[in-house]
Amino acid sequence: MVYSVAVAGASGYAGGELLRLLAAHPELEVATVTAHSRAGEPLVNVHPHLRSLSHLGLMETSAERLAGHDVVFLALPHGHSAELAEQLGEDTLVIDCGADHRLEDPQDWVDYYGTEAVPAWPYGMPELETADGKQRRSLRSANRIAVPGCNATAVTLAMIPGIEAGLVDTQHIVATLAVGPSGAGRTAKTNLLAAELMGNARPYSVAGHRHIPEIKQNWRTVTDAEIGLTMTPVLVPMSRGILATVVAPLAEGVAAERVDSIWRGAFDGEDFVTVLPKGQVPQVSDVVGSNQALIGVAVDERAGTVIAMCAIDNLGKGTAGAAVQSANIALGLDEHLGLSADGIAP
Ligand SMILES: NC(=O)C1=CN([C@@H]2O[C@H](COP(=O)(O)OP(=O)(O)OC[C@H]3O[C@@H](n4cnc5c(N)ncnc54)[C@H](OP(=O)(O)O)[C@@H]3O)[C@@H](O)[C@H]2O)C=CC1
Ligand SMILES: CC(=O)N[C@@H](CCC(=O)OP(=O)(O)O)C(=O)O
Repeated sequence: MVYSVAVAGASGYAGGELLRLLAAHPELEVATVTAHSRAGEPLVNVHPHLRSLSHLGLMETSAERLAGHDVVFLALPHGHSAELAEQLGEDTLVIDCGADHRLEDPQDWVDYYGTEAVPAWPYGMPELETADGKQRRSLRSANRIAVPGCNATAVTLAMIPGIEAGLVDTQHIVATLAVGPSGAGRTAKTNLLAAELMGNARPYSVAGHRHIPEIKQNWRTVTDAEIGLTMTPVLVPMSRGILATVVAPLAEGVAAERVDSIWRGAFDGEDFVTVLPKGQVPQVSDVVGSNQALIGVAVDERAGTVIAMCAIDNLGKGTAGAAVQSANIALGLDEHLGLSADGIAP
């Protein structure tokens, strides 16, 4: 069976990467693409790299346009998905790449986003360990899915094995991320001008990035301990990619030797989350173009810390890849369809 698909926000970066993946998907066929300021233009005017979809034209985004498809991917700015999704039938699978439906505690939304919260949807991170086993179970029957934030994906996956196994002190976790500007979207502002970004490294959202409550929510699925997370993303001149370095104190009485085997066991059997052999470090260039989260872990015995690193492509496993993987699971398809664990190099 071939499922018909609509992509809203198709002129953006996340929408473009979704379309690139969907164009090669054997069971999902893109029928409708919608946009806002670019509505009315041929899709290839906006995404010249998507030649195989040159028959498609961008239409204005509305519930009427999106209705009637088996699957609707929303790649819109925050605050736009709830109203559209409400008007789409229960028999339509809606996958939201935005943040609106990720947070379970409405107060977290109010505190970090400053607007009224809407209900949470099942969270599209299949490999996330939860109290009831891996998160993919709750995606199997879902008709609404919230795709994780890209920074949240890298930080969550990097440290969750140690938190689950009680190997680290969860009260003092520090995450520093090198991130590419495509994470901010195509409509990104003058502060991302090439002249200001090239040869630069600029921290942003210091002391309060909005992915902090999302990451804590993910980690709370495996621990009741109090969690303290300091997170600092740093914009660097690479178009795609995130390298998260997450540091936590080794818990008292824990032998450093346990770290490697616990991390490896946490993602055993997962094809899109890989823990590297001891001594190796993940690099962004190894994951660009892929749906892979590459993790490395080390112990600094002098400092008494665990250093967990995770590299992802923000538009791959960080958005569009996770969206397609989640859709595959919800539709009962092979989870790998349309996705690659391999990147492009050099
Ligand atoms: N970029 C990334 O790495 C990640 C993005 N996300 C999320 O994915 C979503 C899309 O992000 P991204 O692609 O980066 O953003 P872009 O700015 O690149 O694209 C935004 C898209 O939304 C459309 N749009 C803008 N305003 C409106 C409106 N008022 N009504 C309807 N459509 C509108 C734009 O249309 P037009 O261009 O025609 O005006 C465009 O298609 C966001 O929620 C983002 O948080 C999540 C994880 C990672
Ligand atoms: C470079 C940059 O600005 N990146 C974005 C991450 C985008 C993302 O994950 O999107 P959501 O808004 O859907 O959570 C940021 O850190 O806010």
